[in-house]
Amino acid sequence: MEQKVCIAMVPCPGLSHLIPLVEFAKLLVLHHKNFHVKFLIPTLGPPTPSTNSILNSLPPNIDFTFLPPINIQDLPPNIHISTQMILTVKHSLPSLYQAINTILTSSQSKNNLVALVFDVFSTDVIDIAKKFNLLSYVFATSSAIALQFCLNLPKLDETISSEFMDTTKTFDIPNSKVSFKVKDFPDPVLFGRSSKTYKSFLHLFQRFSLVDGIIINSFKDLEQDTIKSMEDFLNVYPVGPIIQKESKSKENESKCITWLNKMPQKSVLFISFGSGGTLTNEQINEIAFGLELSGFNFLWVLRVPSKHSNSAYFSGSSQKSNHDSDDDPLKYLPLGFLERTKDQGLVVPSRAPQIEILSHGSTGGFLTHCGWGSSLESLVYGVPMICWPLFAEQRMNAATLTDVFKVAVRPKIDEEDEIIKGEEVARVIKIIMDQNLRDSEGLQLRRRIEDLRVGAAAAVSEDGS
Ligand SMILES: O=c1ccn([C@@H]2O[C@H](COP(=O)(O)OP(=O)(O)O[C@H]3O[C@H](CO)[C@@H](O)[C@H](O)[C@H]3O)[C@@H](O)[C@H]2O)c(=O)[nH]1
Repeated sequence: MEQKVCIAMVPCPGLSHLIPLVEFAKLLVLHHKNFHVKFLIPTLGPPTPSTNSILNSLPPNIDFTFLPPINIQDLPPNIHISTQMILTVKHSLPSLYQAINTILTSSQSKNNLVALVFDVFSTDVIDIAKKFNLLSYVFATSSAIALQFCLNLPKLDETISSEFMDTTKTFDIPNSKVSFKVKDFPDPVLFGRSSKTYKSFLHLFQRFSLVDGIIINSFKDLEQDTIKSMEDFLNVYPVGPIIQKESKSKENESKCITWLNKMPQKSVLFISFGSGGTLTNEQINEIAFGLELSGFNFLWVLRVPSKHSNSAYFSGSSQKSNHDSDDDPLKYLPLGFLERTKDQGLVVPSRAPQIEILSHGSTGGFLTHCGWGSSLESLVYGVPMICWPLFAEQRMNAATLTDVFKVAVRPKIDEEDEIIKGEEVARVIKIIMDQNLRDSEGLQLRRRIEDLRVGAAAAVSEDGS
């Protein structure tokens, strides 16, 4: 039997990191019949049902092994979620070493292991690749611009003497026509520079020069200048946009689609905050007020409110996330809202089939937390966005979507109350959704995203990049 070329993939914990890597693996084995992909998965506990459902429907040339779960007691308490991901991979390195050694030394192996592909949060895997003389590739699940910022971080760290938060400067991303305000930097960078969170994040990007290549879930039409500038010193493969073909979550599917089928073309604003984003009760009320004020149709995925507008930042903050709770999120809406908007909108709890909604003809706008997965999905289906970043690198994505790609608007936060007011919500909804305004900002956004939709389709076509 002919030996297959084997690639081992090492994701970091988190569905949004696993899904793009799995979709990439599927494309590799589809286009290269002699390839085999083996997932070696660091874990911090038993896999979730969603993880199992993804892994149990893999095609024949992909298999997976869970590495022995690391002991949560071995991690410091209340660490930032990024540090938790980094440490989970770090503590799994001995079992990863074992697993790779077994593959390489097994006389029965039908596969010839040649390369390791791993997540940005797993760059310590480089050491294992070097030990076994394997090729090493990082798979970046966010934008080229966010990656360029991170690659520049070690240099920035050497040149800045104060805390980032103490400076009011903006920072240019080399060759990207974009400057970021410090407050838009990824979360770990905003922690004190002597903090473990910052140091472990910085460490990831000090090692990139050692890898054989960087695979980015982006495409040239979208981030031409940034990708080009990276190519000067790294092997860069922009393989995107890689998105799921259909939503993994089937919750509320028929309800949403049946409702959308009855609505006019491009008339519905879809509102969703990714796999874990939550808002305060006060912010939910302001959005509800803004929706009523705007009069536009909406489909809103609502979660039980949290104390702060974000998801669990810290590993110890809640074992059971808000969207898994038995509490009914709809009861947190303003009194009478559902009755008053029964012809205007649909509110569904916790999760919805995002791919099916974004690809539906009735959807005309997306109010999103700007996770890179959601941003790419919106680009692929040509849906202009309202940016509502919450955590991680989402503020940076929001700045990129508005200032560089010019496919989104970002509502202003009321400085006094530190909240986005209902009137402001209604203002940005009108920009995105009002198809009748000629020469408007919304028209420009819709034209621009249509161009990028075509570029995205070309990138993943037979002759694409
Ligand atoms: O009700 C829902 C909510 C989400 N999704 C899907 O879940 C994914 C969400 O991914 P993403 O938009 O990337 O958001 P997060 O899950 O929040 O992603 C994390 O990982 C991303 C990739 O690294 C980062 O860009 C984000 O900031 C980080 O929060 C998308 O495919 C959605 O289609 C659904 O199908 N239904």
